[in-house]
Amino acid sequence: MAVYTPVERSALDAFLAAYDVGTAIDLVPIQEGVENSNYQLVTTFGRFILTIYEKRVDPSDLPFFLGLMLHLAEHGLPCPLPVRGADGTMLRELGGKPAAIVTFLDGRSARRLTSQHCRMVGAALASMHLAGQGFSIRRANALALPGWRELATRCAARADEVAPGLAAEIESEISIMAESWPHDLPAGVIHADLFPDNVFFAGGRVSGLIDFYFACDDLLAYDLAICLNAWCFELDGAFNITKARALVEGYRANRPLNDAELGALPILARGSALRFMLTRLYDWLNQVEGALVKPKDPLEYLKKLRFHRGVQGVTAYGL
Ligand SMILES: Nc1ncnc2c1ncn2[C@@H]1O[C@H](COP(=O)(O)OP(=O)(O)O)[C@@H](O)[C@H]1O
Ligand SMILES: N[C@@H](CCOP(=O)(O)O)C(=O)O
Repeated sequence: MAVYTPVERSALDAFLAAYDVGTAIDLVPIQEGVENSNYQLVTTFGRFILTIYEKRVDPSDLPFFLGLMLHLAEHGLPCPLPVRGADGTMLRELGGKPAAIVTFLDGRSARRLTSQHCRMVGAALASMHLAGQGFSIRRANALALPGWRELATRCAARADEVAPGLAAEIESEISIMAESWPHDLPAGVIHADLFPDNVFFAGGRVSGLIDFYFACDDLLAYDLAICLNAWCFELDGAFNITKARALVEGYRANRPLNDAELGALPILARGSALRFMLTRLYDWLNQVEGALVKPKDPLEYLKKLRFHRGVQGVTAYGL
């Protein structure tokens, strides 16, 4: 459960006084999530999400994240709309930390993933890439190669506690990524964390994309590679080629992929597995005492990384 910051009733009332959203009826901590403290806020006007931004969110990035959600919602993407206070501001402080209110989206994340979910999420990802085209604020990906190096350095001394030889394997992967990472593919605003918990479905359609707090400018095909990892492996670790094909076909139905993007998928997927393995490893080794959050398993992503290391080309993804 991701709630790092408790909220007193008096502090909540003072916070809400700056908005035109009615008065609080209930504030329910949300069980899912890892990064920020999230509450379902019920007011006399309806349901909202209250987010208090925690450790890995740089406050200077918040205008990008909130502005992006606003831009995407205005361009027809089903995503949370930040609520402005009476003074027009979307961002203020609660409990000494940055906080915002966004609209509540209906739907649920998929419990048992099917190829049809993968096809829909591929299409939604491509729509997000197209909708993001005119967004004017820029944000470099903090979790690209230099960020991976920093995490690797911070984990190096204890990585082998999690798997024997892991520190050396990470070093080797980072060197290979530095040599082989593509730089000339189409780029734009990417979600960068479009995992199944961040996609809601209702009535057989995608009803919402949430959690834009890793969004940044990067290669569009890298976002698809992140989804290949997040959506197309089974719980036992097996790669599901039918889901991968559906994901990529869904994407291509809305935005074509050029040959260079297709050819780069194995290295992009391998880099994406390394990125999530590193953040999970760091969190595993640096658990926050008292936080209601269950760290995610870094070894799941080590296995995915090794899978992509072994593939011979894009045919391994059913293409
Ligand atoms: N706009 C929203 N509408 C409905 N539920 C939401 C919304 N935003 C977040 N949630 C709920 O909160 C959970 C955690 O949100 P998320 O943004 O993924 O948190 P974190 O950034 O901490 O990972 C989601 O899984 C979902 O259940
Ligand atoms: N998706 C990441 C962790 C970030 O969690 P989220 O709740 O913000 O989606 C992972 O699985 O490592």
